[in-house]
Amino acid sequence: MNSQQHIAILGSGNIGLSLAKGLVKAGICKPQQITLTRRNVGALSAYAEMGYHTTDNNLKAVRKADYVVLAVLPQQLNKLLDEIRPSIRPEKQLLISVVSGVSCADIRQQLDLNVQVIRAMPNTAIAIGQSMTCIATDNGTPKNINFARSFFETVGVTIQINEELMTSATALCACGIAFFLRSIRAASQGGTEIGFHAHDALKMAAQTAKGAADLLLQLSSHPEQEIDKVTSPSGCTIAGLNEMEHNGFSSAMIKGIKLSAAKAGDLYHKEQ
Ligand SMILES: NC(=O)C1=CN([C@@H]2O[C@H](COP(=O)(O)OP(=O)(O)OC[C@H]3O[C@@H](n4cnc5c(N)ncnc54)[C@H](O)[C@@H]3O)[C@@H](O)[C@H]2O)C=CC1
Ligand SMILES: O=C(O)[C@@H]1CCC=N1
Repeated sequence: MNSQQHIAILGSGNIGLSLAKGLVKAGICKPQQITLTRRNVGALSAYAEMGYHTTDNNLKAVRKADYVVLAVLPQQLNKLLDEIRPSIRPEKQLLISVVSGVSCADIRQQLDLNVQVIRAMPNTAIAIGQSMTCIATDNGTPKNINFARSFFETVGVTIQINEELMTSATALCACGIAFFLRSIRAASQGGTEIGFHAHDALKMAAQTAKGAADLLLQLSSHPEQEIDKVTSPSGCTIAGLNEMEHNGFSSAMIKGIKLSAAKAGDLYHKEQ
């Protein structure tokens, strides 16, 4: 984004605000280039003090935006699209939707406009520039796709996928941040049971999880390759690891991700 461009984030809740914070933290734009909208605009007062434009008027926010981010819940999207339709300028604006389970075609159909839509599926680590963001589109020009990729690359890692995999991306990457957070919490609860104060146990578990992830990302290694370096013969690691597997450790993660993907695909269409 250049300094003259403006972005409107419609539905500034969990992910909308995480995106806004990540963009400013990465220096992609200033708060003054971002308009945050929310029905309860009072909830955005702290952001107004930081220089963000805040409003409950989506129509006005879209009118001055070069990029429009749709960040409401699936069941809230159609009402929002009906509201902003008069302000959309297909020849000048790019719509970026982070709404789960809604296709580019669904959005154009609801708007009844041939506007360019790029779907992005980030996670809340976007606030600290560590998101795993999946990008997809059915009509984006190479210029807009490159913009979206570079845009989200500033706040984490991006991968472009086929649009039919976006509900899977929701489960693995967006919901996935919660799955890994819960696993870290569970490890810290184990740590407390074996003698550490909760605060220390959480810090130890979180750093251990970060180390495991970085081994894979920095060494392009495979988990089992790294696990084999830890599991000493007749050692305590394999004893614990096998006990976890006897209790469905891997199976629970697999089943949970599959259920999230199925649910992500239903959220919008079930509401229509
Ligand atoms: N939370 C996450 O980690 C991720 C969420 N998503 C998707 O992003 C969307 C938003 O999710 P969250 O941020 O978690 O939900 P949220 O409920 O925290 O945020 C949505 C916000 O939109 C506001 N809103 C609803 N209708 C509005 C309207 N007409 N005008 C202005 N504001 C309006 C709500 O008041 C709320 O503050 C969902 O579609 C979700 O599937 C995608 C990736 C990650
Ligand atoms: O839980 C949800 O439905 C949204 C989509 C991914 C993260 N939050």
